[in-house]
Amino acid sequence: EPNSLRCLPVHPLWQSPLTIPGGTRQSPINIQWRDSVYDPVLKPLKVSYDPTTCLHIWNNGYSFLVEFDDSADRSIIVGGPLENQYRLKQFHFHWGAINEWGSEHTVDSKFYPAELHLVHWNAVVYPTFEEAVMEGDGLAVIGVFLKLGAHHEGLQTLVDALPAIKHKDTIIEFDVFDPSCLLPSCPDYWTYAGSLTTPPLTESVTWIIKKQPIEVDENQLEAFRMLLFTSDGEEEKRMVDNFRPLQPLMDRTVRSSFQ
Ligand SMILES: NS(=O)(=O)c1ccc(CCNC(=O)Nc2ccc(Cl)cc2)cc1
Ligand SMILES: [Zn+2]
Repeated sequence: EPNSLRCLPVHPLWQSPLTIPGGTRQSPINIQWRDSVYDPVLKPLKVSYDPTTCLHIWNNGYSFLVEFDDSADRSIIVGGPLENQYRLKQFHFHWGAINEWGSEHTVDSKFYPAELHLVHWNAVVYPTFEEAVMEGDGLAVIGVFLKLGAHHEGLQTLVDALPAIKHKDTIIEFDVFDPSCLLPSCPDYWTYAGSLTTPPLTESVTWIIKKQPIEVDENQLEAFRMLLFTSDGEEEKRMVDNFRPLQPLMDRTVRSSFQ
């Protein structure tokens, strides 16, 4: 590793620098509600997902991901702060060991117990996801906060699949799932220019953070925490606290779609 990186503090989970040298738009951030600026130009976000584009669910050793067939414009988002339409590639979650923390973004310095990320890429401009990951307008990620409350029927379908992907690098087929069931009913969101929160940490993400959390129950959060970072046969390490520390806002404004 170049010695300039050697001296940076390293995050235990990702063995990656906590801060990117020269990074000016890193994620996650704290969203200070009163500092966000209402932008009347922002459009409603339009989400149209085809549930049959769902492929599989897998444990990548950091989180669990549900991946989609993104070979055509079948599951897309458009509008909001976006100039193009973006294709759904995957969604995953970040969560804590206990309900006091777990989300990546915070609102007025408050953590939620978990956060959903729906990851989309700009297939209008870039030929592949891998190339879009390297470009400032390459990705759009919808962030949804999870809070402790009522049982979430749609999430239960995912929870029921987790025991089959307990260990790192396990995968099962997942035929039909409509991720729009994981979106809150309220259309309000914040948006800002940021980055991936895991390696390669590239500054390629337009973040769209929903104001309203979805409610999940304790058993559903506990099901996330029974996943393992480790492969079958290794000493078991529970998959918890897979969220990146907050990053400096620097010269950025968080815009809101609501007053
Ligand atoms: N957390 S994000 O939406 O900025 C993000 C979106 C996409 C990527 C590229 C695909 N890789 C991936 O999704 N990896 C991953 C996910 C969750 C955890 Cl906990 C660890 C690793 C990386 C970060
Ligand atoms: Zn994420």
